[in-house]
Amino acid sequence: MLDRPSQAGPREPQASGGEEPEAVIRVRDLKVAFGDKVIMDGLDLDVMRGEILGFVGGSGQGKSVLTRTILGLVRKQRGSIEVFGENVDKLDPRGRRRLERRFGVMFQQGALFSALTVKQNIQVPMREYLQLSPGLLEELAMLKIEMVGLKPDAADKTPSELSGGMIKRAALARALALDPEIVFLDEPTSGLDPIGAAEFDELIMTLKQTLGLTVFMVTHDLDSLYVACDRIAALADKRVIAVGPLATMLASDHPWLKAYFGGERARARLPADQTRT
Ligand SMILES: Nc1ncnc2c1ncn2[C@@H]1O[C@H](COP(=O)(O)OP(=O)(O)OP(=O)(O)O)[C@@H](O)[C@H]1O
Repeated sequence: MLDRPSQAGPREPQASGGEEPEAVIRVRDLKVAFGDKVIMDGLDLDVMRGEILGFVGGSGQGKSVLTRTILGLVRKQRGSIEVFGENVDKLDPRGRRRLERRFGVMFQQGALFSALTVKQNIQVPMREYLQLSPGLLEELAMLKIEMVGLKPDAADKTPSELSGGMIKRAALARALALDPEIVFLDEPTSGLDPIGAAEFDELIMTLKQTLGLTVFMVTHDLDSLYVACDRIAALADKRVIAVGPLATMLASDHPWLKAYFGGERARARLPADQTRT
């Protein structure tokens, strides 16, 4: 397998205009269980405005469940979730809908509608949440297609006519359909070759810079963690056991983090200026 091009390591989250970074998602003392099976218990997490937060954890630890809980798709047993300073439990249906408009979600494997073209897929959320003329729908969908680096002729293709990398870009274009402030990405580079994955990371970083997006990215991709993420949060033992830049992960004594970032695969990919002691 090819190594991905190595670039600068994680950066601190940026506050716009020199202000203190603001938590756009604040999770406190979260408990989620399915029957007797407790997935999260006492989980705290802040996602800061304008950062790319990489969320890691062993398989089956609850990364997707946490994402779905924040999105309001899974019920929690205890704890609070604030998004943009509002407690999501206190929102009425209109408030909930207003909030949903500020999220963009890219599920694993893209989750595009297979019978619809790329353009029609992007227009699904636009039709659901916005009242736009056919001309504007067309123009906006084409703009999103351009934004994610797809050629205009991808617009009229269905997912089965696209490569894996193009599907990821199309799914990202759909996640950006409503000009969200936060995007949730579930393993965005899985299944891409190293060059495609590096290009996708570049795209996310560019969108973050140009649109001021906050990105919550569940990933197993060490290169994405090293290159694209400002901070990393690690899930183990039903809670977030460490959060911070790569150096925080490397300094942790937690056995899972030691195994994850200290293993041979991780060390081989570590940026030259970062070494585990
Ligand atoms: N609707 C559900 N009902 C019951 N159990 C569920 C449900 N959704 C998820 N789980 C369980 O919750 C646990 C966490 O699942 P989740 O998909 O969040 O893991 P993950 O950390 O995202 O894993 P992976 O890295 O493999 O994608 C798993 O044991 C899963 O079986």
